[in-house]
Order: sequence, then C-alpha cells, then structure tokens
Amino acid sequence: MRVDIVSIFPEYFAPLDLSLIGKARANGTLRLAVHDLRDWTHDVHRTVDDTPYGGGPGMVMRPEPWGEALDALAPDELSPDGHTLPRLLVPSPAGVRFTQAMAHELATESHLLFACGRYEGIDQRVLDHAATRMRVTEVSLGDYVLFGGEVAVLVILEAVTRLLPGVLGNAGSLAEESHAHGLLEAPMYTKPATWRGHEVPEVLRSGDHGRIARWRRDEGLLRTAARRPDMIAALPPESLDKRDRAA
Ligand SMILES: Oc1ccccc1-c1ccno1
Repeated sequence: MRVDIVSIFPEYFAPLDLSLIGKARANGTLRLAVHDLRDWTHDVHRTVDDTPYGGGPGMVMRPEPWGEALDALAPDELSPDGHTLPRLLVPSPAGVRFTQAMAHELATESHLLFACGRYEGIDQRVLDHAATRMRVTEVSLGDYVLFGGEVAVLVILEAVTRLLPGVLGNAGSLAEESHAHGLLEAPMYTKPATWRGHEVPEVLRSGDHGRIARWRRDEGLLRTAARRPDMIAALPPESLDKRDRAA
C-alpha cells in the first residue's frame, strides 16, 4: 500500500518510523511518504492560509497549494493498480465516523492520500475539485475538536496498517479483538493466577476450550451491553442465539 500524507507539520509523523508501522515501511508492505504543504507555495512567506470569505474568526487554508500538492501526488486518473481512483481522506469534525469497518475497507486500497487540515479548515473547493478525479472522504474520529488532522491520520493509519497482511505477528488476534464481530472483547488475564488477592477466572485455567470460548463470548456480550448498547442494537439478529439473548 502506498500512502501520501500532506501536512504543514510533517514532523508530527516521526512516530511512523517506530514499531510495527516502522517495520511495515522497512519491508515494503507500507510505502509511506510525508509531504510539507508549504513545498507547493511560491511566496517568500510560504503562505498556506487566508481570511475566510463571509467573515468570522480564524483563517482558512488556501486552495492553490492543496491543488498543486494533490496534482503532484495523484497525477493520474487511476491508482498504481490501474483499476481504482486514488482515495483521499480528509480528517474533519464534520466527517463520517471512522470505524473498524472503515479501517478494513481502507486496508484494501492501493493508494491512500491524507490531507491534514489546520486553522478553520481547507477551502471547500479543494475537496470539490479532488472529487472530480478521486474518491474523497471526510472522516471524523468522534464528537470532539482537535487542532488539526495530523493526530487523526496517525490513528487511522495505525488502525489500517495493522490489518495489512503480515504486519501483525499473530493475525489470529484480529479475529477476537474488540469490534471484530461487532462486540467488545472479553477481559484478558495472564500469570500469576492470583495477584493481590484477585483470582483469574477458573474457566480460563480449565483447559476446556468450549467453555472458554463460551465464557469469552458471554463476557463480550455483557461488556458490550453495558458500555456500548448501540453496538448491540446494530448486531444482525441472526448473530445472536437464544443463549446470547439470555446472557
Ligand atoms: O477537530 C479536527 C480538526 C481538524 C481535523 C480533524 C478534526 C477531527 C475531530 C474529530 N475527528 O477529526
């Protein structure tokens, strides 16, 4: 997967040299480049913002640098795989909610572009023009406001990269983690069996894999019902058996 990130703070992405993302870059699974938007400015002050039409507080990111940056990073009508348009993701408080399902969808893309907005946002015409030759998605991490899109890109990129083949050493953990089946994961334990008077549940030390699987599902259901009833409501009816409903 090719990933291009455009930001006025490219140094925000230094963490992407670390850990499993760093390894994915080193082995070629992830071909990531971070670009400074100011490289596409032409004035001595390298200006990227200006006052908003219609008045109001703050500044808006000018369209010209963004237009030139996206032209340079996605010059062709099609992605390198020759079949799909490049995917442009623009983190924004006004975006669609980012979910694990979207992470899985993005993990199938061959080329992701991320545009990191700052100030009051990016001139809307940048997104409108990009949409004439890319698939553009404004995406939100949740109902709160950040200084800019950089932190959101780090989150999205981590959620997507860990789904790429070979990145996670134990791919099996993907199958049981929170949100894998629309539920939160069950509590996890490791040695010692007793710690400060707290016991590991007996079932997890029983060696009875059927009981253990059932316990984990029940605990996941109970946690989800208590913490995220919206996820229970979103489950396909057929995914809950009679016993689940009783849990
Ligand atoms: O608050 C933001 C400012 C800029 C870019 C993105 C965001 C945001 C808020 C929530 N998710 O993304």
